[in-house]
Amino acid sequence: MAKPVSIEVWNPNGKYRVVSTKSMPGTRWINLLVQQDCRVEICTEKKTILSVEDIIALIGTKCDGVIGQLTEDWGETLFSALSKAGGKAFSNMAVGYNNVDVEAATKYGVAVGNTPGVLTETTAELAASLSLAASRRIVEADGFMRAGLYDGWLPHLFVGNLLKGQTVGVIGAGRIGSAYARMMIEGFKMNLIYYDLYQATRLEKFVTAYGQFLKASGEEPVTWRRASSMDEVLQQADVISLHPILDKTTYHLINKERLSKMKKEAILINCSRGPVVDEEALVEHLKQNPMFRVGLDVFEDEPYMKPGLADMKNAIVVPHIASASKWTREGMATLAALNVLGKIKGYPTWSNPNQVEAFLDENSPPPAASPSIVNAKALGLPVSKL
Ligand SMILES: NC(=O)c1ccc[n+]([C@@H]2O[C@H](COP(=O)([O-])OP(=O)(O)OC[C@H]3O[C@@H](n4cnc5c(N)ncnc54)[C@H](O)[C@@H]3O)[C@@H](O)[C@H]2O)c1
Ligand SMILES: O=C(O)[C@H](O)CO
Repeated sequence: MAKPVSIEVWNPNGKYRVVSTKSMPGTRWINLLVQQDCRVEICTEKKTILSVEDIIALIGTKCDGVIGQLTEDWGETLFSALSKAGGKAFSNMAVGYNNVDVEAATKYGVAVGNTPGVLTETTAELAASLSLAASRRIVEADGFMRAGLYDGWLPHLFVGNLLKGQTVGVIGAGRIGSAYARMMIEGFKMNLIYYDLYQATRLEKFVTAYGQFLKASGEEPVTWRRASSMDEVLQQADVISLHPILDKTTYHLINKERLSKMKKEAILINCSRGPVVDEEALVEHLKQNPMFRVGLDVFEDEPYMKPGLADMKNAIVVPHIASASKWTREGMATLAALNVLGKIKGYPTWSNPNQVEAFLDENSPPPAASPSIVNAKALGLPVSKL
């Protein structure tokens, strides 16, 4: 028998029971559910990561839908429990859903939602921040000041790299990778080399147009190139940012061999998922190459870091905060709640999950649709005509 889990309840007499495994920012997501006759239960347990047993206890015997987190293991056991409780909807409060067994969800007829679009710019901004912090050694320099070591300006003090005119490499030029590339190109006049399974046409057009603009103003134009292999990016780029999804093809995409192909003074940024990088190999590479720098938002065994990483001065580490702006986190909560609500109410799914602005406008009611259901096709869900 699972132990009881502490909860906060909104609209106790609501017809549909929706559980959120965590408190989420803002109140719009709660209001939208309550207005549509949902009883909302929010888990208030102190521990950060809930176990499968905790979530089974939360689901109980009657549950219409769950909003969950990327730290939870949504596999066969949980989807079976949700289905037994009458549930038909689950949404991750995240765009990435590598913690979810979508096949198992589909088997039990459970729709799986995610939250694309609302976090693109925020996440790209953190990748850009880490790129700047690493190239200009901001964290090291901050530590130096606080330690009282600064005793006057010196020509060699914390000399870093100028980004202008260097090459930025993007691996996974989807929504976030493309937004990051635009920031680095427009902001710092860097040239682009990217690798993706698909052509990033819009990004290419942007760089071409910006290059023409610079040329017309008498400046050196920026350039772009789509690499035919990932190794080309690793060999040519000065700053490399990783933005693919995590799946079998991207696990340890950056390993010992690939690290050795990168420039000795390159900067590597990871705001995708920790296991995209072999973190043990990375620690070794950082030790051997003191001028190589990394900016990491994600880790292979979160919340832990591999031994030695925390001691490396050439590593900047932050705790998975890439999407942590107020607007984005409130938007993610709204999209996740609307994914679950849409399925409960029998609404169709939104036709373009990359364009979710209509759901985020606080001044008008959201469309009667689920913003983004990743297994919509497999479940045969209708598509919104709005
Ligand atoms: N650190 C954070 O807080 C944070 C925030 C948001 C997203 N993310 C991560 O970023 C990922 C990307 O998000 P997105 O919205 O840009 O997704 P997206 O689907 O728009 O982009 C992912 C891109 O990766 C490419 N890709 C897939 N497999 C590849 C491979 N083997 N090699 C090269 N490219 C490959 C895809 O073709 C696609 O263009 C998410 O899945 C999530 O894991 C992390
Ligand atoms: O996938 C995601 O959305 C992030 O990791 C959290 O924002």
